[in-house]
Amino acid sequence: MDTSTTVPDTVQVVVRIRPLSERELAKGYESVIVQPNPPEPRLIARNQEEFTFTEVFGPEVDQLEVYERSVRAIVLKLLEGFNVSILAYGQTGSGKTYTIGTSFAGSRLKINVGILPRALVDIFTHVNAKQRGAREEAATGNGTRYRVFCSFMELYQDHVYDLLSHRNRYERLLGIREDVGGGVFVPGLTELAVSTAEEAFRWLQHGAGCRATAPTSMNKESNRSHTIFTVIVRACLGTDDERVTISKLHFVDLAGSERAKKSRASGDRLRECIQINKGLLALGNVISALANHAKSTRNNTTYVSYRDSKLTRLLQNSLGGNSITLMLACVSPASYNLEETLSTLRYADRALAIRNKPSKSTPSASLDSGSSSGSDELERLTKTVSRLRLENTQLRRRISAELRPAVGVAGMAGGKHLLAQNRLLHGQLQASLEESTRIELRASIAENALGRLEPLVCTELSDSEFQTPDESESPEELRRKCLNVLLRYRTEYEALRQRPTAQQRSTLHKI
Ligand SMILES: Nc1ncnc2c1ncn2[C@@H]1O[C@H](COP(=O)(O)OP(=O)(O)OP(=O)(O)O)[C@@H](O)[C@H]1O
Repeated sequence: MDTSTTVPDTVQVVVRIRPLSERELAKGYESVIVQPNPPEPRLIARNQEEFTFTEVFGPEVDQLEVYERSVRAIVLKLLEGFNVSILAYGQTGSGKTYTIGTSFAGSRLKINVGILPRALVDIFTHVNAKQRGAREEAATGNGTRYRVFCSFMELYQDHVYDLLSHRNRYERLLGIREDVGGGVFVPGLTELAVSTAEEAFRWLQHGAGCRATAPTSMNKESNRSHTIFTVIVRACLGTDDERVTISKLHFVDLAGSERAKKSRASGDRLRECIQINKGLLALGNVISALANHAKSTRNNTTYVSYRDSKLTRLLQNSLGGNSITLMLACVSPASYNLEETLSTLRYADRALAIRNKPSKSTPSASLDSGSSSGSDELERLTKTVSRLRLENTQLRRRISAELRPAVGVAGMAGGKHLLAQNRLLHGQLQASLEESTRIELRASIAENALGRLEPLVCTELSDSEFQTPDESESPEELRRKCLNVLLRYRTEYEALRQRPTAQQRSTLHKI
């Protein structure tokens, strides 16, 4: 692919087939992908499905060849003012990180280094050459000066982390915001000025070391997140850097798709696997929608759901935007991975149809800050900050005005209520104590009265007229006498009942 003069307006799709690993060879797995006529970019999977891409690299193709044939030319478009995105997609263990070059198992810019470190070397070689030329032209005021920055972020479990921040993991968490042009940006993301490829490479290594990786049954050093390493070039024109052009090169290492059942993931690995697949599914939907849109004869008929996941929001400009985009689809040739390989190839085949509108960044008035915004953006941000400050102050006031008294009243009301209940219960307890004591006293008085009455009754009966009943007495006369005796007993009983003993009186007084 020669893009040194042309600018591709569709997504470039390169398929890389990794070699069978030693373990796979030992187990006797065979390769199920055939390239009928290399270097023709055609391949046949499972002897039946045929695909044609921008390039197809077989297992024997090394890192340098991949870089030189497919990557270098579009990387250099960065220095012409284009935004460039390179995405590595594929099943877990298919070679994405190896190809991008963010796995540093003992190697530093050595023979097997991936495309990212090679791109850094190329960018600085060209920047330095242009700077030399600029110094010579400076006398005439026509020179362009370049400043290079890098940033590195990770999307893990749908959260964006700054991999170049010096803060702790929790404080590295960042949000995504929409910018004035409808694109997205990550406010607060660290952008470090770098002046050599080695310096940028050291930051790349540093950030890669902070990434979420874990061994899985498919890959002993599997990336559990999507990462985006960005090289930002600020080209300053004119004697006083009055005009600035900013262009960005994104290297996106997508986490590998995997089948939870096949990888036997559980716990954290399963949660990661679900999030990874969710993001990739949303990306697949965006790719399909964009591909359908490109094939459709009627314009603006397809809705592209970028907002379905943070991954698609972050890649919004790379897919269907103004960027030059290269998709590196990495596949395993082993027979036991055939389903996943076919799925990657179909995904990549759809991506081939996506049309972008690459355009050079327009120069804007210079700002001293290293950020990518112009004066409008600065004004907008200043206004946003003051609005947020005002909102913050108002919210604080409202909280102290509404919540604090409410908490106080609620606390006081609760206390009073408990106190009243306590008093009520105490009163009820006292009343029932008094009542039970009164009942006991009455019972004891009654018993006492009975004890005193008994001898009285006996005496009465012994010397009363009942002793010698008159035979001639009428029943009416007898009844009258009995009633008289009963009346005297009752009177006596009542008198005794109303007169507690001294001890009983003192008890009643105490309660
Ligand atoms: N083209 C290649 N040549 C030699 N070795 C390779 C190649 N591609 C991949 N490998 C090896 O295969 C293994 C898995 O590769 P890698 O870690 O890049 O996979 P990955 O797709 O990034 O996986 P994950 O999504 O799980 O992070 C590594 O040991 C890597 O060195």
